[in-house]
Amino acid sequence: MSVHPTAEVPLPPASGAWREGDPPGRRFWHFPPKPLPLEVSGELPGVRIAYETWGRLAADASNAVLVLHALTGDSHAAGPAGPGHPTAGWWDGLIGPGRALDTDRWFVIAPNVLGGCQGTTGPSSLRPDRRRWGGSFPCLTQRDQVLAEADLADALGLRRWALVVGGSMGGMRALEWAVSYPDRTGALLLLATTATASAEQIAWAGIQLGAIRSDPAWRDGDYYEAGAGRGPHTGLGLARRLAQVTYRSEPELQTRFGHLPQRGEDTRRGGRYQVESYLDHHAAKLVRRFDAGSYVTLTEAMNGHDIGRGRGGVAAALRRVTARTLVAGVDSDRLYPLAQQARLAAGIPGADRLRIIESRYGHDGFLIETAQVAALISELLGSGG
Ligand SMILES: CC(=O)SCCNC(=O)CCNC(=O)[C@H](O)C(C)(C)COP(=O)(O)OP(=O)(O)OC[C@H]1O[C@@H](n2cnc3c(N)ncnc32)[C@H](O)[C@@H]1OP(=O)(O)O
Ligand SMILES: N[C@@H](CCO)C(=O)O
Repeated sequence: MSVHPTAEVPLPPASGAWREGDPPGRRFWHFPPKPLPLEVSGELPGVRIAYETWGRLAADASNAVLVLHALTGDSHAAGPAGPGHPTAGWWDGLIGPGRALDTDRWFVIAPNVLGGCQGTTGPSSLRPDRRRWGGSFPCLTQRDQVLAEADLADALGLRRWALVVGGSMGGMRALEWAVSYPDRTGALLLLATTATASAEQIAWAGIQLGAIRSDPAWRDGDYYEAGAGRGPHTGLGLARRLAQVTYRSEPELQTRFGHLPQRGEDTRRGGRYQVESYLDHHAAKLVRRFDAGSYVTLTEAMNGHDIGRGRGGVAAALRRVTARTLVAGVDSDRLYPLAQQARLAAGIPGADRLRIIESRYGHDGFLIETAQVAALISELLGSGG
């Protein structure tokens, strides 16, 4: 089953900006009846943004922190599993009373990205004619996604963030915030991210896009009408397998799995090695919870990421940042190597020296090494937040 939760979860009790069709466990903001202008693809009507919040907003709205998720993350950054959330929050260790983002002090908000599939408008959402967008969903850029987040912030009365933080794709948007809206970004934490998508990142992503598009069930993105269980699951699963290798480090895979066969399987008779079984598991999990159309839309947006586009180049764009900034990379990250974060730290005025997250887990280290990320958050917020 290709999951596009906006259509398939039970309806919640009405609250806030909820409308018919909104999934449970989140809050929603619907754009007023004005289109969202897009950087290269015209405009998008009828946008809905799903978001979650923790903590209380101060009377002067000075304690707001924006947390931006990575490719397959969502608005459920913290909190337990529950309706609409099969798992606990992806940064649960960082957000809550007494944690680095102490919700007794900070008001934390995490929106689901524009183009995603966990409540915010994306390819699996309905167009004004009540058909799913599918392959007609417009090409998005990080700037479109940040513009939608800025509209959400405006609607909630959040003029200035005490901190904007994100890793990987979330870091791309955090950087866009600091460059597009320097006056609204008080502090900035960039994790395992880059100023522009590199040739190798585009190459790995391009192979993933090819895997999805070569699945006959892709149907140029118009597979939703085929019914539940009829999406390009093979292609999406292949894409996740490949991506998962790039998200981890070679030493970790070797130490964990080595040359061992999966328990109970014989590799000389069609059985799998442990690492193959591990990748199969991650593929199956993603196919259950993520929409292929969103995967394509978000991956293309990441491939197009270039903070310097139309701004006189990367160096000129980075000079616009006025936020107190920390940039950190993961020492074993082969997908977003440290040189990319070193470039950011060198180019952003006032950014402190590049920080290194020590981890055996590769790119996923920014999700796993929460104690080290907590120290960076505390350092930033303690220095003027
Ligand atoms: C629906 C949701 O809301 S999910 C949360 C939103 N998604 C995100 O935030 C995306 C970001 N998260 C991620 O990418 C990942 O979940 C991470 C990085 C946090 C996971 O990191 P880790 O904790 O290191 O997990 P790891 O990669 O080791 O995988 C563990 C899984 O592999 C399974 N596994 C390990 N070895 C094998 C094997 N040989 N064969 C099959 N499965 C295996 C484990 O049983 C475990 O399964 P489970 O996740 O279903 O419990
Ligand atoms: N594991 C992360 C990595 C992307 O940066 C995700 O799935 O979102």
